[in-house]
Amino acid sequence: MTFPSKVKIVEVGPRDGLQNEKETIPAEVKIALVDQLTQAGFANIEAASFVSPKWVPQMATSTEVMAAIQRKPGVIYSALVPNMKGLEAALAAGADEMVIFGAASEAFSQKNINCSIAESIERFRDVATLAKQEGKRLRGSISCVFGCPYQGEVGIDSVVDVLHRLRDLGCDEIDIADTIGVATPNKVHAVMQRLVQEFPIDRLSGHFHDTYGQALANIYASLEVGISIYHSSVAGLGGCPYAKGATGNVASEDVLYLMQGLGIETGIDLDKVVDAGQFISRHLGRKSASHAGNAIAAKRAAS
Ligand SMILES: CC(C)(COP(=O)([O-])OP(=O)([O-])OC[C@H]1O[C@@H](n2cnc3c(N)ncnc32)[C@H](O)[C@@H]1OP(=O)([O-])[O-])[C@@H](O)C(=O)NCCC(=O)NCCSC(=O)C[C@@](C)(O)CC(=O)[O-]
Repeated sequence: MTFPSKVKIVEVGPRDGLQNEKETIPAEVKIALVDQLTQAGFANIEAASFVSPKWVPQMATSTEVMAAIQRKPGVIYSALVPNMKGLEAALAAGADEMVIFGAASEAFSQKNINCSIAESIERFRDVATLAKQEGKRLRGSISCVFGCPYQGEVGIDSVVDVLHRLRDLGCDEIDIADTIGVATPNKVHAVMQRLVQEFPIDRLSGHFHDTYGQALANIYASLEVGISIYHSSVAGLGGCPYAKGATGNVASEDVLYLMQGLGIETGIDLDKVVDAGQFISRHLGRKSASHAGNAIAAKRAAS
């Protein structure tokens, strides 16, 4: 078995991580978090979401955040865009990568973006065309690949169908998301093996939530298939407002510790990510959900 020698870790904490927080987080805190993550060496940070503030109030500061972050040349700052209104705001804010987000589950699509899968693809068509005309990267995200909080099982045929549709819209990268963290490694291995037949392996990513504590094992299973892009969230922040009970994304610190142990290059400074995790956890007034982050912080405190 040969693992990739290098992986790209996409930091999604400032968006996926914070979108579900009940208390409004001041824009300055989000900006400071993005800046610390930039300094830590992430090449791709999901920093904003131009969705309806009535649906996700926490993301209402996205324009402010994008305007004030200290951008490092070469780093991709991504934003979620559900429709043309979102795309126009993201273009005005200078996002580098536009993320259209659909689902493999009809029920989730309705709850999350208020339309069917087919309607969402039609809505994304103009978004994709304009994003490309503007020279932006386009990423597609597929929620509920391994299970849905509303309809339960999701068939692989639905996943492949949405993957084909996103591919045909011109997505540069496609995310395979375990929205509610129910997947286990054998299933992940089988699904990823099927999906790499349908889309270039180096442009498919694994987006795992850690609700059932399986995310690292699922990343390991994806590495076995050869997947080399993973999403994670500093301090394990997160959850989806339309997936009740789902906890955060796999913690960035834990993923980095795993990659370090496997000898896989990430280009990211784990110590700086631990600092960023402690910073945001202090602000939120709770302990970080990262095992590695807490262990490293405790070791530092003891020495
Ligand atoms: C898609 C809509 C807008 C449809 O929502 P809708 O209510 O059907 O849309 P609408 O077009 O009828 O508009 C309703 C109101 O929203 C406004 N509006 C409309 N669009 C925008 C926009 N872009 N930005 C700002 N405002 C907007 C629009 O102007 C109008 O305002 P009003 O006239 O009532 O004052 C809504 O359902 C929505 O915003 N959903 C977003 C839900 C969301 O963000 N979920 C979390 C992200 S997905 C996720 O976390 C999963 C992922 C990606 O991480 C992967 C995984 O783990 O699964």
